[in-house]
Amino acid sequence: MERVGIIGVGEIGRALVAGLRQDSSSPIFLSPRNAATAAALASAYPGVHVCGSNQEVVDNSDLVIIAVRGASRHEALAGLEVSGKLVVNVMAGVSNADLRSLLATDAPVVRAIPLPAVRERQSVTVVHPSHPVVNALFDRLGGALPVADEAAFDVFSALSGTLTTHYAYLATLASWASGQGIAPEDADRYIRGLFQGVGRSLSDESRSLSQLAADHETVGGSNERIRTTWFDATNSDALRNALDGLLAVLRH
Ligand SMILES: NC(=O)C1=CN([C@@H]2O[C@H](COP(=O)(O)OP(=O)(O)OC[C@H]3O[C@@H](n4cnc5c(N)ncnc54)[C@H](OP(=O)(O)O)[C@@H]3O)[C@@H](O)[C@H]2O)C=CC1
Repeated sequence: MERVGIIGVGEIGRALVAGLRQDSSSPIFLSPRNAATAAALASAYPGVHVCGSNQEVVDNSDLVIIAVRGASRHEALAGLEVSGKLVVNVMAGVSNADLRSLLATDAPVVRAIPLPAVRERQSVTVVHPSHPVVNALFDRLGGALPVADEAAFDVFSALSGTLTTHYAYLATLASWASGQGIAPEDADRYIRGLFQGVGRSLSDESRSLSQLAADHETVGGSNERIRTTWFDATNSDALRNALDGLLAVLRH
């Protein structure tokens, strides 16, 4: 097992620690910023250490995950010496070439999109380029999905940007029900149960997404009515346009 360093202990850094700790005791080294969070991780998980600097994270690790926000990358990374290390770049919108140039290195750099569900080791992580060590790391967290180039990577990155819209959609359903006089806690409970069932049905990979939709729908029934009156061609095109716009930003 390789020694893993993580620079940036925010949402994704914390999720990675939690997921990786479940099946390995090899050491994990954390950056010192957000001292309280880093210290809490070190006390919650054996073998997790808080370093004195970002360079110390690199020096102690074989594989270094860069999990700061893209806007913080210059402050967090400028001047770091990473030769001989394997670098994993999880920053949205930051290409491997950009990161290699910032680090002034020709060390191997692999982009990845770990999602918060790596915490439960149930998330497929898109990576580019394919690298056996990085693939093995994300296989432990639910599966690695290597893609051929950064153009394809950006398409997956755009898809990952739809996640909070899904929660907002569910919140809108709950809010509508409350507006109809339903107790908010009842609406909340019902919607969570309804869509947890949807989540479970997604694990049935023998049926396509279109087939799952068809199988849950009665001809002339309520689901067909909402799908065709709300998620009609106009709404579907608006979503495609929003994704096109996001993709253009990600590729800029
Ligand atoms: N959240 C998600 O679902 C996903 C996020 N990503 C990407 O992962 C990266 C991290 O995202 P997320 O965890 O949500 O972001 P967070 O803001 O939660 O975490 C980023 C962390 O980096 C810290 N940080 C900032 N500057 C430095 C520095 N100089 N040295 C060390 N640490 C520093 C921040 O500290 P402070 O708060 O003090 O600034 C913060 O703790 C982003 O680039 C994002 O694009 C990718 C896929 C999914």
